[in-house]
Amino acid sequence: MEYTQNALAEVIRQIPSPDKEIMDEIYRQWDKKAKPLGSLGRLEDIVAALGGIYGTVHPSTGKKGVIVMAADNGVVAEGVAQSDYHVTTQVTCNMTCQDATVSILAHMNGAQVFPVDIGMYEDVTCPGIIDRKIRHGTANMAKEPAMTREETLAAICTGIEIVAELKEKGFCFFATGEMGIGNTTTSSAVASVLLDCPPETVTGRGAGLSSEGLSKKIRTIKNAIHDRKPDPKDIVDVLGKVGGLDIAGLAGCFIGAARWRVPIVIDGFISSVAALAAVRLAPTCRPYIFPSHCSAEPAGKMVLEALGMEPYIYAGMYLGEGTGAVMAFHLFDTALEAYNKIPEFEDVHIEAYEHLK
Ligand SMILES: O=C(O)c1ccc[n+]([C@@H]2O[C@H](COP(=O)([O-])O)[C@@H](O)[C@H]2O)c1
Ligand SMILES: Cc1cc2nc[nH]c2cc1C
Repeated sequence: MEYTQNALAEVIRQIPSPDKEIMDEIYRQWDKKAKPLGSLGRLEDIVAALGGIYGTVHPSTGKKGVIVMAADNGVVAEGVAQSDYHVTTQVTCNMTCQDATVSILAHMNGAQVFPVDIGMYEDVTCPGIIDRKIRHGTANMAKEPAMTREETLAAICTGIEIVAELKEKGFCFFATGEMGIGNTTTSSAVASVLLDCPPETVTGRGAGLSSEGLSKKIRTIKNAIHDRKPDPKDIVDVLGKVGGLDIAGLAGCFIGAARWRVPIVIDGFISSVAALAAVRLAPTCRPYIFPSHCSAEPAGKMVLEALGMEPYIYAGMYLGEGTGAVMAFHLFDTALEAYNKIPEFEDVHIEAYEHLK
């Protein structure tokens, strides 16, 4: 696709609605099952939503992929993170040899990890990293816009394309992840603008920042928003001025998943900010997006609330990479197993059930 505003608008225009009739039918099927009405709670909603997306009353999750957008952030020069781009490179490379945490958790949950270099500072030759580098890290948003509008659109469109390419290869259920030192600074800046909340409310310690570092991080975000003046009504402007290539790429993944009719799961804080940006850009992508856990970053819950989503898991995690999202894969499979295997009241012959029929 062309990496333009018009091409993006065309993809958004083509997002289909989930099939409402199939969703209603799935709820009717649940109500026939040998269990108290509604007693599987949100697992029942998961199956109905998946059925509506796939267009079948017998949904299954199929091949699962974790898309990890890896990128560096120029703002790290301001001392807002505990480490630097070397860690982005190392952890992303570890994803190709099953050493990264997300690789371990993805393996146990039956998913394959796809690390995408959308803007790492270093060039890597690790086989297994998808090279879609737009630039070698962003500019320092404290001094200038993190990226141009063209670069931002290229990152969003790259996310859309990655989903399309993986769907071609048979992947039909996605988790989102990211790797990029400094990306809790950019995510907090974007959250501050999109939620219209002061930086001190939405900024945390990221990957283990000191108290002194946290004050500097809040000051840096405040100044960047003041100086760059991102327009909250223009999401591409916000992502470009105070966001990052990873956040923009993930926003594209959420839009792409909706366009190509596949479910996609949010991970932690950075991923949820990308989902919020995607939904503000394209409200029709919302039904294709599922929450997983609630990041321990202070704005983790706020961003999910703005999306109207309640996380399934509260585990105090703040690792990123897609780790919380792949954990939720198990929950989706559990919901489908229950739906497919619980017999209907008509088929069970237990006297104790008779009065419930
Ligand atoms: O996803 C989260 O909720 C999350 C919260 C804090 C940190 N992280 C991870 O830590 C890195 C960003 O932290 P920082 O302090 O460098 O901005 C990045 O690689 C993220 O994957 C992730
Ligand atoms: C080791 C390490 C692993 C990570 N994974 C995601 N962000 C990270 C940050 C660090 C520092």
